[in-house]
Amino acid sequence: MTRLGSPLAWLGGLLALYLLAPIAAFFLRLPGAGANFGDPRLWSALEVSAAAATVSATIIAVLGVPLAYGLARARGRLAGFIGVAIQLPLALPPLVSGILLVSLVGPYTLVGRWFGGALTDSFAGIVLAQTFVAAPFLVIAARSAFAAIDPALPAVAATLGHGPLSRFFRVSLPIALPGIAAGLLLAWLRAFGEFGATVILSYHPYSLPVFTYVQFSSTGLPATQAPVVASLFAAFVVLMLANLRVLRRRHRRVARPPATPPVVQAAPRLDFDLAARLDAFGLQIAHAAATRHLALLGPSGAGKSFTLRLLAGLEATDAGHVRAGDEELAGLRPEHRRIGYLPQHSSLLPGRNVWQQINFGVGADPGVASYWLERLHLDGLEARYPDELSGGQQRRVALARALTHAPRILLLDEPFSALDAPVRDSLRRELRRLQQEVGLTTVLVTHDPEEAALLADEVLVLDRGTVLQAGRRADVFARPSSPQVARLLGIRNMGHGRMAAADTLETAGVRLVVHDDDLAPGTRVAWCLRSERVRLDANGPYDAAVVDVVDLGASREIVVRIDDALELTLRTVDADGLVAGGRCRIDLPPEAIRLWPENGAG
Ligand SMILES: Nc1ncnc2c1ncn2[C@@H]1O[C@H](COP(=O)(O)OP(=O)(O)OP(=O)(O)O)[C@@H](O)[C@H]1O
Repeated sequence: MTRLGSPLAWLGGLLALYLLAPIAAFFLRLPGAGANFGDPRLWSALEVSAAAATVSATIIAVLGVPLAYGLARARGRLAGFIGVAIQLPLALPPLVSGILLVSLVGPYTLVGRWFGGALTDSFAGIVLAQTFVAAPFLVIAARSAFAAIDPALPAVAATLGHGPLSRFFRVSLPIALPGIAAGLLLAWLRAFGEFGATVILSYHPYSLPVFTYVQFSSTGLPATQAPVVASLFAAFVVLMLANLRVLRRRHRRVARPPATPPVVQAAPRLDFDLAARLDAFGLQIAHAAATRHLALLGPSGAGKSFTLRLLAGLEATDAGHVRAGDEELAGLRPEHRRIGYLPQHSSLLPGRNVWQQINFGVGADPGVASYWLERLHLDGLEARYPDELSGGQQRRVALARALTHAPRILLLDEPFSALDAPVRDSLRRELRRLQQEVGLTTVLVTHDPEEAALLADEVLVLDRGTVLQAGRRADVFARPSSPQVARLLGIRNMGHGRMAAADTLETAGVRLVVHDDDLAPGTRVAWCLRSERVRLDANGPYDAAVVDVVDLGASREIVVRIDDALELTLRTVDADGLVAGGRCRIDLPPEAIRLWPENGAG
């Protein structure tokens, strides 16, 4: 709220005053002006204006909402041109609009003659003029409302079995409705007050603005008092009606049926080969999964989310296949793939309570919905709306909704990001249990190697739209194929050095015993060592200074330095008595040190 003393309040107040002052001045002079409300032409003009504005607004809504929806989703030059062109009537003087219309529907034009001249000097003419001038108000407001809809919402609806029309009526339209209603109100008011185009196209029958002008030009200002009062009154009533809040949110008790456990189905293995483009970004990924739980790891912008959308059929591929077991999915629309999708952010539909969300999928079985509601600890929250749920509860609802649709494959795009650690942990474990109990293939996008370790048997490491390494999780984590993959897997201990002997690595001036990889002495190498593999061992071969001890709750992260030169991080549950500044002995299993020869020997 702007404070009264602030300059902003004064600036805003000045404009409000300017807008209201003429109305106040008019009403102050009204009592002595002798307004004549008895003229039957006045009431007929009011009726014509209100009826024509209502017909125009109806036409504008029926045609303008689909146009706005199309423009909000369309890309390309033609859509851009149409989007600009339909705003022209706003920029033109209404008289010019009238002249343009006459050249299309005037009595001597082809269209005009076809209608026997009935499109001018008629009620139809008033409607045509009003529609032309007022339509942009609705189209612009509705287009902004449609464009503001999170694209993940219709995408999720598609994976829940809703086709394009159903997505429009059940997802996009309800969300855009407040914007559309505001645009429609503006369009009605603009149509009701329309004069310039109307006076050219339809002088008769009198609409209220034309009648006001006729009174003014024939008799002078006093004769306009009654039509002005009628205009103000009608506009005021419509504005008041539009501001009534009729749709109150209701928390009705939800009567749900007893829970029916879902039928456990066979989880298919995924086999895909995807080639696709997203503007400048190209993706080429193929993988035949050996297990049913995949994780996609990779840096930001690697193409992980894009891959999920391609698997779900939400983006078009240039070529390739997506097989779930023996079934080819590539030609199927997302609503027919039976692939559940949980996008990165909350994807709950505004205006629907938890029970409606869970039952949103096409053909949802309320008994199964009840099962998932209970199973995911959402009992008691059935009547709540999305903004009345915590982040963790929202994810559970989205998961319950996807599972109620009985998908064979579930795609999860960083499902637990932005949740605090305990909630994230409990959801991860819940999902792990589900993976084991329900026949479900999962593909998880994550930045978190720990999450991948918990929820995937197989890992694909991606970068720039290609696979850097793929394989069983344990193999990929134990033997990253390159330093880049090691970094993406979150391996902390990395460095460069050279082979002092076939089984000795010299790095940062320290000699480490390594597995003999047949690398010639003198070969330059990059190396890595997972912190879990560095062990505290009283009899270990390396003496180290303790640099830092970080208590992570369940475990500790300890930073040590060998020979005052080589810093390593280790993770352990067993570090009692270790403090920064102390000393310890450590063991570095030679086979855990991964080596990659680098170009050039020295
Ligand atoms: N609508 C779009 N139009 C054009 N390019 C896009 C669009 N959406 C994403 N991209 C580009 O496609 C590439 C892959 O994006 P994607 O969202 O799949 O990355 P990601 O690996 O999931 O990243 P993050 O981990 O940050 O979510 C990125 O380079 C991104 O800039």
